[in-house]
Amino acid sequence: MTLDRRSFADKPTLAKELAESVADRIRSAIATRGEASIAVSGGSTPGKFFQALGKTRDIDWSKVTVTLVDERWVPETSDRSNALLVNEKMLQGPAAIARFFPLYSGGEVPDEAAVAKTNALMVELPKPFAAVILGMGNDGHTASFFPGGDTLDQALTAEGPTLALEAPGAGEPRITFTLPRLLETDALYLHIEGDEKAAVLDKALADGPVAEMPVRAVLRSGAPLTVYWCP
Ligand SMILES: O=C(O)[C@H](O)[C@@H](O)[C@H](O)[C@H](O)COP(=O)(O)O
Repeated sequence: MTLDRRSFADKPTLAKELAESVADRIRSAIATRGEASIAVSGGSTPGKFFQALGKTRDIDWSKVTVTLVDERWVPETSDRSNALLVNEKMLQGPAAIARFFPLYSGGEVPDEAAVAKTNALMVELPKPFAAVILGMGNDGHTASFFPGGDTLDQALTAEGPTLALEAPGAGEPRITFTLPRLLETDALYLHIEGDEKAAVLDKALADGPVAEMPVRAVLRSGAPLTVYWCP
């Protein structure tokens, strides 16, 4: 595994540095492939990073597609919606003209038809991703790869691009990109903050089953991973 663990003094500094690194990846993808796509995580950690990235002026945002690593199966009017978070924090100002591909495709549950609808949209994504930014929960989940997830094995191995998953710790049903699809990226980041998550990462780096801490599947994938951490 190639793990580059970077520590920053505080949250604003981390947000700025991560935004600069992702912006570089977006610009390189546009320079070499004419367009760029990124997949970002939701949750409580990435707000400041989203704001810093969205304010970046020297990106041709008209050539950028933003999507989510995973989503709770809720409409964008819900305060649990990761799409709402991205729209409110990132897709403002210069970034407002970027395309956004939502994972939620309507209805109460992510049944086969709903996931097929999402997948039909996701095949339109510029490939590979320029950057994928993962988060991590204290239970060792990343994306919606939750311990006890009903489709966890497929989520970690299937082509996808996305699938539905339910798990005791996940709240509402989820939809997530599969790990193989997320690894089709120029750059992979893990953004975590606080001592508790640093300890969770240490634990995940030690021996133990993937099913117990699914983030291990990422750590053991062999893909170069850059960790952005601050207290
Ligand atoms: O929708 C989500 O919840 C996520 O995309 C998820 O995988 C998240 O990254 C972790 O749960 C960390 O969440 P926090 O940042 O809230 O700790």
